[in-house]
Amino acid sequence: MYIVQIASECAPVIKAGGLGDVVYGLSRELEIRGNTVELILPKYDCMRYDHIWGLHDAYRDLWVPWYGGAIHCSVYCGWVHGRLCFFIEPHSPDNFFNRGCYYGCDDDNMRFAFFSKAALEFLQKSNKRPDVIHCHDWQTGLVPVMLFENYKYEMGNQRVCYTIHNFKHQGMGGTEVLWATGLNNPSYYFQYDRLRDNFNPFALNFMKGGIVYSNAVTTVSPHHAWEARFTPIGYGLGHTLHVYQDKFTGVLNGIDHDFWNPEIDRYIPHHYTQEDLEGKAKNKKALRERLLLRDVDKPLIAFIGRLDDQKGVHLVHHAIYYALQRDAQFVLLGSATEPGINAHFQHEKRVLNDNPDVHLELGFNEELSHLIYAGADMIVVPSNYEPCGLTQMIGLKYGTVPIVRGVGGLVNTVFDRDYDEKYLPEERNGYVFYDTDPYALESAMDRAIGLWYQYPEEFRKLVTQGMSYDYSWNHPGKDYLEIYERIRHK
Ligand SMILES: Nc1ncnc2c1ncn2[C@@H]1O[C@H](COP(=O)(O)OP(=O)(O)O[C@H]2O[C@H](CO)[C@@H](O)[C@H](O)[C@H]2O)[C@@H](O)[C@H]1O
Repeated sequence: MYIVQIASECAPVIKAGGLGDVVYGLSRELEIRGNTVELILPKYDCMRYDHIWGLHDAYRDLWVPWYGGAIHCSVYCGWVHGRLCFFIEPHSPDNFFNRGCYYGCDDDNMRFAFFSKAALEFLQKSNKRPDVIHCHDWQTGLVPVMLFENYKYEMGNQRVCYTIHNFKHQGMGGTEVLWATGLNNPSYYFQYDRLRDNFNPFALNFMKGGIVYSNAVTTVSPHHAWEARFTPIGYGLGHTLHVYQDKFTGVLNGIDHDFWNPEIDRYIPHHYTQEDLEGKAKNKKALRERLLLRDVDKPLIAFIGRLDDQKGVHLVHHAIYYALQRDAQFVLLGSATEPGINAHFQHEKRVLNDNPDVHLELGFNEELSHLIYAGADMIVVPSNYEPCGLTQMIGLKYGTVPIVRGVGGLVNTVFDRDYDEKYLPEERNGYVFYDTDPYALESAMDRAIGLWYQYPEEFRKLVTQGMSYDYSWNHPGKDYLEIYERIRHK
């Protein structure tokens, strides 16, 4: 099968969070299974060019219609760790992708509406006719809309799978989006069964467009698929998902075992396996040395993630102090885009600066994240909501016991050592709490830290049980191929 992924991220070259990991990992798995996969991405000025091999111009004069005229683009092509990627570079005073950031601009909706249009124009002009186009999140929600409304006759019978990684960000716009992209016709698109937002009658909703126009819609775990339909976590799209329930499913993400694997990880100094954990202890020492933490007989707890309301920042904050209170060490690696949250953690960093048992690293650091997964004993994921969550799955692979809140994909991947009712004790792999108050988090951390101190052999058993879980792309890769096959033959 010939599959084209259109996305705003692909790890490690463009990664703001889990979306990048998924786009890369899924593409690799699909190729291993014998399919042809190509990726179309924006050419951001700030992406990691050191991860692209053989970058060259592949298509020089792509003119993308935009408002009444057209924007001249160059398309570059190169390999990102073996995946063939096309990067679109527009030349216009808008400077869409030369802003030193991936997201966070006032005109993000126009930047990605343009990217979606350019991706389709590139497919059409370069005579690429994939069997399936796979789009991700709000940034590419307009792809199926434009494909069906404007490109169908030139392009043929492409099928679209649309994956939602985060319902909170849906992409909104007004009539300017329609005029710019050539969709025009506001009275048509401003209908509730097309793009009109379910709650703001003056807005078009990109993600809703993606749901309405795609042949299959997925989110990134089965439990989150349920939450999105039946709880406020669908951020107003529950009704739309209900209408299109026949094409909506949850497919649990995987992690790429070529990249996230303590046996071969290129960023950690000591490799280790489930059978021989000596290397993990050495990585803990290396991590302490690197972050200037003292080397004492204490458990080390980590948090890695975007510092965003979604991630339960009030509980992240509490976890730091509770770990210290319970004689554990804490390492945080996180970046905040929201100024208030950033200021808060900057302040905490200053307050805790001289404490030899805690380190807060504020920023994005891929290499350091690997060492933290490898060196920590436990990882906390106290999210308010979590469509899938990759950090707990990576933690499990690295023998780092997850302590998670029971929401979204965390429910599908972590099974409480003491209380899980579905899994046998020898199949359980972490700790789960449910409420959002500090006491709930404390109860789970307490049990984990208690086990580490009082029953080290039991803790070790829990570590190896977690490591034996296979959350690779093997199963989800198969699931996505089944979805592609189904929509191809409909
Ligand atoms: N400061 C930092 N430095 C280095 N690395 C960092 C980092 N902050 C985060 N990362 C890395 O980025 C990834 C984050 O994964 P998450 O599952 O938390 O994704 P996120 O919430 O961004 O995305 C959304 O999409 C993903 C993918 O579908 C869903 O799993 C998730 O629930 C949903 O919210 C991990 O690989 C992590 O190691």
